[in-house]
Amino acid sequence: MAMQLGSCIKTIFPESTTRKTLHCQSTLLLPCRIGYTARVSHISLVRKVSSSIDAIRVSCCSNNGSESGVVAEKVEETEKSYTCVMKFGGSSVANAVRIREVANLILSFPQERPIIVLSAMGKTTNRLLLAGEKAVSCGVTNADSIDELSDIKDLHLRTVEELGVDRNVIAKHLEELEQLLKGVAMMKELTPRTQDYLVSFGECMSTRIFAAYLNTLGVRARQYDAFEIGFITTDDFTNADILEATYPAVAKRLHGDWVSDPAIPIITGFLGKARKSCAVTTLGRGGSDLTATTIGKALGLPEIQVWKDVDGVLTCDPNLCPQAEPVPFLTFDEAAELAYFGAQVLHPQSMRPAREGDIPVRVKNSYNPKAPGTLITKTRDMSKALLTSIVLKRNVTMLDIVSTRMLGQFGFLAKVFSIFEDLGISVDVVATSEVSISLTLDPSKLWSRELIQQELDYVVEELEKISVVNLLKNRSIISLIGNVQMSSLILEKAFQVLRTLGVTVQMISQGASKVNISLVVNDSEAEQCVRALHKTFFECGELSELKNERIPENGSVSALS
Ligand SMILES: Nc1ncnc2c1ncn2[C@@H]1O[C@H](COP(=O)(O)OP(=O)(O)O)[C@@H](O)[C@H]1O
Ligand SMILES: N[C@@H](CC(=O)OP(=O)(O)O)C(=O)O
Repeated sequence: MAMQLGSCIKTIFPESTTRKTLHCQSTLLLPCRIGYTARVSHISLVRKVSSSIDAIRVSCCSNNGSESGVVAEKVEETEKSYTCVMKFGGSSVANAVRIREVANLILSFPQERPIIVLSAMGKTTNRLLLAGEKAVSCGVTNADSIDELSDIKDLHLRTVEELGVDRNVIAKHLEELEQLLKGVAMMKELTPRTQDYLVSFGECMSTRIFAAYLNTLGVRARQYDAFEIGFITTDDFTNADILEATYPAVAKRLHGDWVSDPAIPIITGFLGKARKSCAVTTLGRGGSDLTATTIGKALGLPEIQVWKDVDGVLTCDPNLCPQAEPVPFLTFDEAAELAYFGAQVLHPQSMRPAREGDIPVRVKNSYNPKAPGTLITKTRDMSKALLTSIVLKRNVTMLDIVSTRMLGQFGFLAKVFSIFEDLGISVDVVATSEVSISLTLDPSKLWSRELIQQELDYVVEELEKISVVNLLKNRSIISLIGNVQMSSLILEKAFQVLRTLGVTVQMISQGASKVNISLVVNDSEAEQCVRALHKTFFECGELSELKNERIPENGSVSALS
């Protein structure tokens, strides 16, 4: 098989030296002899010498039948492409000083060939959202003097100046942004579609500035808008889902560019392109984490890093419990549960691609890179684990639904849930008895918008056709994430604490996922409960699982998997 080995290997598997057997994505074609098309069905590593691949066996299905053979004799270090994806959140790139530090941080890992995903600078997304809201009612003539627009302009222009970058990299975007706000003011309307387009300016500008800055340092970097390189999503504006077609499309584009002209990709987080309308979409607040894990899975990278402003995933929200400590290890299930139940630190959907691709996720602090952070993997040693983290979700609505039918009637649960399905309302926590159901409703339909009173009234009206309904607002869900094999001990300690505080738990649910126990209490009592629980489980010493555990340094992740 006379194939151009160097380029075919780097096209298919840029960095797979840590895995013994490599299964190829069937959509990729090998460049090979003219007149001979071969689709790779299987690749396996024959020998590995230090970090470079020494020989590779490729099986091909071709127009002449199947063939197999050793096709690479040494793939040099320079021929391999990306080694990891690094995502930096808004706090990590909040201003010129931070951008310089992040650039230095990236360059301090010369052995890495990273793909960089960036969020908008600092609080830019919030400001864009506020500017959009104000534009709806401020009148066309006032649109260019909305405070948030001025703040965004000041921040971005000051940043390019301080970094010595040509202001033209963002000048067009700033002009367009102003025009867009005038348009909103004229229409007196901000649709979810327009809102997504509006907030996309944040990531579009931060990535352009960052790539240009790296270029001024003599580092080859290339900016990408995610919606131009294959991030294909549903048309659910403000909270779109990534579609499967994204993975091969993104892999093809990024591999192809690396092969033809290697440069560090600087990619907008949070954004995608709607499959039907082709408009720009966003992935829900904090969605850059999801962008990073999607890229990790698409390229089969050995590691995904998400860089934040905290020393990893902590035992609790540090704004609630300043004593919160980093959690060294988490499973994908624990991290997903924690994110879904309200820990702002990770996007609720971001663990899915990492879990599917079985790619470790490392949460690190860009303000304190030496801190080991949190390593999230498929499994971990749970023998010493008790509680991992406590999460609080406020402002939850709870429903107590009691069947008016006789005990033993079937179909009641199905009826209740079909009402929620029809209304497109998601349910968070459920507890049932033979004749009643208690459940909580997601207050924000997964971050996108508030459940409005009209919708709640309609739910109650529908449920009252088959049951007696009690709607209870201003509740909080306290989620105890950890080893539910130890649930008796967790519950014993938790209820001791709550009893001491005189707090009545209104609902309790132990998820089938086996990593989460949820307790519902009044909003007004919730913070006090969380602090007291944190003290008992994490600050007293004897119950903490964190002692004596150490996290391995970057690069030794493969040893864990
Ligand atoms: N359990 C938790 N662990 C760590 N941080 C948490 C937790 N719960 C809430 N947070 C908050 O999440 C913030 C980090 O998330 P986020 O703001 O989305 O980061 P970034 O913008 O850098 O991606 C922290 O500054 C912290 O205040
Ligand atoms: N900029 C978007 C996306 C994002 O992920 O941001 P951050 O990484 O700063 O949480 C937001 O604020 O939601």
